[in-house]
Amino acid sequence: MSDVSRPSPAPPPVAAVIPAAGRGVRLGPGAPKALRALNGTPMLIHAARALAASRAVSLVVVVAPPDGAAEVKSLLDAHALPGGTPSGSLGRTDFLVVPGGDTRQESVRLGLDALPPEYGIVLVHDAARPLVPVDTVDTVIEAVRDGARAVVPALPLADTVKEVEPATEPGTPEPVVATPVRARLRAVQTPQGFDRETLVRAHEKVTDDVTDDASMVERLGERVVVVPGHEEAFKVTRPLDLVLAEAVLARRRLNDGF
Ligand SMILES: Nc1ccn([C@@H]2O[C@H](COP(=O)(O)OP(=O)(O)OP(=O)(O)O)[C@@H](O)[C@H]2O)c(=O)n1
Ligand SMILES: C[C@](O)(CO)[C@H](O)COP(=O)(O)O
Repeated sequence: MSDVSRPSPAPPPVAAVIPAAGRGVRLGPGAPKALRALNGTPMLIHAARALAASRAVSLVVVVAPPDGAAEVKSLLDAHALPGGTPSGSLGRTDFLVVPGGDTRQESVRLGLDALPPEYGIVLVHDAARPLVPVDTVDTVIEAVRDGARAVVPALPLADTVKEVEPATEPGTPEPVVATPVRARLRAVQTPQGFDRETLVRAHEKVTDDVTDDASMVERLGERVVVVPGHEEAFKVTRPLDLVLAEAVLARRRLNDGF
C-alpha cells in the first residue's frame, strides 16, 4: 500500500530556450525574423506567450539577435505575459535574455549556458513557430516527465517527397520517396523537449551540421520519442507564412469572440 503521508516528489522545473537570433533571410528584407510583427506584436512575444502559457514552464530564456539583446529585453518588459512578469523579476514565469550566435546550434548552446542548475527539463522552441498551442507544449513536457530523454512534436507529410541529391546520371529517373516510406516520415516541429543532461551532452559532443537539437541527441545513440504536433505550430519561414500566421490569429480572435 503506498505511503499516502509522503507526498510524491515535485517534478523537476521546466525551462525553455527560444532561439530567436536568426536573420530571416528567406523571409526577405526587414527586421530580424523574431522581431517581425504578427497582428502588431513581435513574433518572439507570441512564442514566449505560448510557452509561458504552460503552467509547467517557469523560466524562458530568449536568445536574441547578437546586437538586439537590449531591444528584446525591453520588448519582454513592455508586454504583459500570462502569469509571467517582465524579465528580471520573480513570477510564475521568469525571463532571461542572452545574445545569440552565428548558427541555430550555437544560439541554443548559449541559451543552455544561461540556465540555472535546478532546471532538469529543457524545451527548445523556435521563435519562428510563434503560434504553437499550449497543449502541444504540455504534451512534449509530459513525455519528458514520463522518462523520455528527447521528445519531438511531429506531423505526417502531406506532399510527395522527392530526393534530388545526390545527382543521378542524366536520363535516369530521380528517386521519389515511395508512399510506404512517406507514411513513415514526419515533419518535425518544436518545442522539442529534453532531459537537460542529454541535451547538454549532445551540444558538447556533436559537431555535425544538423538542423535541430533532437538530431544531435540521435547522434549520441539516444532514442527520440515522437508525439503529435500541430498544424498551428508551423514555422514562419517565407513571406506567405506571415499571411498564414495572421489568418490563424484572426481565426483565434473570432473563436474567442473578439
Ligand atoms: N544563428 C541563428 C539562426 C537561427 N536561429 C533561430 O532558429 C529558429 C529557426 O531558424 P530559421 O527558421 O532558419 O530562422 P532564420 O535562420 O532566421 O531563417 P533564415 O534561414 O531564412 O535566415 C529561428 O527562431 C531563428 O531565430 C537562432 O536563434 N540563431
Ligand atoms: C528546428 C526546426 O524547426 C525543426 O523542424 C527546423 O529544423 C529549423 O530549420 P531552419 O532551417 O533552421 O529553419
